[in-house]
Amino acid sequence: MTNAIELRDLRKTYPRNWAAPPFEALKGISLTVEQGEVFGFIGPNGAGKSTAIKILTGVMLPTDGSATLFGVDVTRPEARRGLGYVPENPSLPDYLTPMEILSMGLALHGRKPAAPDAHCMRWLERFSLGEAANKLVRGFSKGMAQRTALAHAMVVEPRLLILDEPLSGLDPIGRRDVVEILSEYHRQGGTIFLTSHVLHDVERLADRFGMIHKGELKTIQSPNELVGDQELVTVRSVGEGQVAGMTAESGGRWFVEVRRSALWSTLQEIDKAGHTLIEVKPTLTLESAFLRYSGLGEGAAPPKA
Ligand SMILES: Nc1ncnc2c1ncn2[C@@H]1O[C@H](COP(=O)(O)OP(=O)(O)OP(=O)(O)O)[C@@H](O)[C@H]1O
Repeated sequence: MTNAIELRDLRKTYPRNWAAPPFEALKGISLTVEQGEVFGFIGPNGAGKSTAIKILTGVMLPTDGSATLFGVDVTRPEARRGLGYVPENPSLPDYLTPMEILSMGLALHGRKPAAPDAHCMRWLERFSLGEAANKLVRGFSKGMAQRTALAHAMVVEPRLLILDEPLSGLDPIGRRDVVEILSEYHRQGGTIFLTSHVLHDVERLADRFGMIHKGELKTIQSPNELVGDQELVTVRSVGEGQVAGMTAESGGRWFVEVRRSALWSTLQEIDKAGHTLIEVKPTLTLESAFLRYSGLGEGAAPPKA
């Protein structure tokens, strides 16, 4: 099957003024995203994520290397057939309503569902915008604008979604709802390429993620692979009696971080004390993993692709 996305040695250099040398924002990125996969492209501010997305969506040309969507070079307009795209901080035409914006999306993509207005309304309701469907976008909060942009991307039933920081500006309920909508799209076979500097979002959604730092791809792994080989394990239990070495938390819960080699004996102690086990997980968070693979944290690991 053709890859949904393929980047080969992608490079982008931004020209600057006479006083500053050109800036290399992407230093030869290569990666593939299979159809049906959710790929999280993560990195700190200024890493080069938006630059890569702008190239993928045809907003900007690469300086060197190539990028394809479903085997078609991104410089060709047909590469964007069936693409749903939400840029970072989308700017919507504020003299239109969400309903008009979604209808325009359908028309631009040549989509003709049986009942277009009902189809748009269904998507607006999915994003909790039913009541605002016919109000002008002018005056919308950042979260409402973001949800309108996401509904606009979904209404065309895309084969690929490219989302630059899709959860930014959303409140916790909005984030939860959007993660659920994106997960459902994924379950139905959709492909997503999303950027984030909030690793928690990627942890919940992505099958694999690539870490980019200063224009270089540092590693591509699944969240489980990355946290799975960690030496320390966090164990939580709930119960009345003290278990040697465990620290009390609120609500009768206890926790301890142990080396993998000590895990079984800890579990036996918990069992002996009559506690109920509530959690066993590798201690490393994606945040610390990022620091590790970007070479910024303690015990920085060599790149692994
Ligand atoms: N048009 C431009 N001209 C010059 N430099 C630019 C331009 N656009 C981006 N850059 C620089 O390229 C680097 C990568 O920027 P980019 O926006 O791709 O990063 P990012 O990973 O998306 O960051 P963020 O998470 O803050 O959105 C940054 O150092 C940025 O300052």
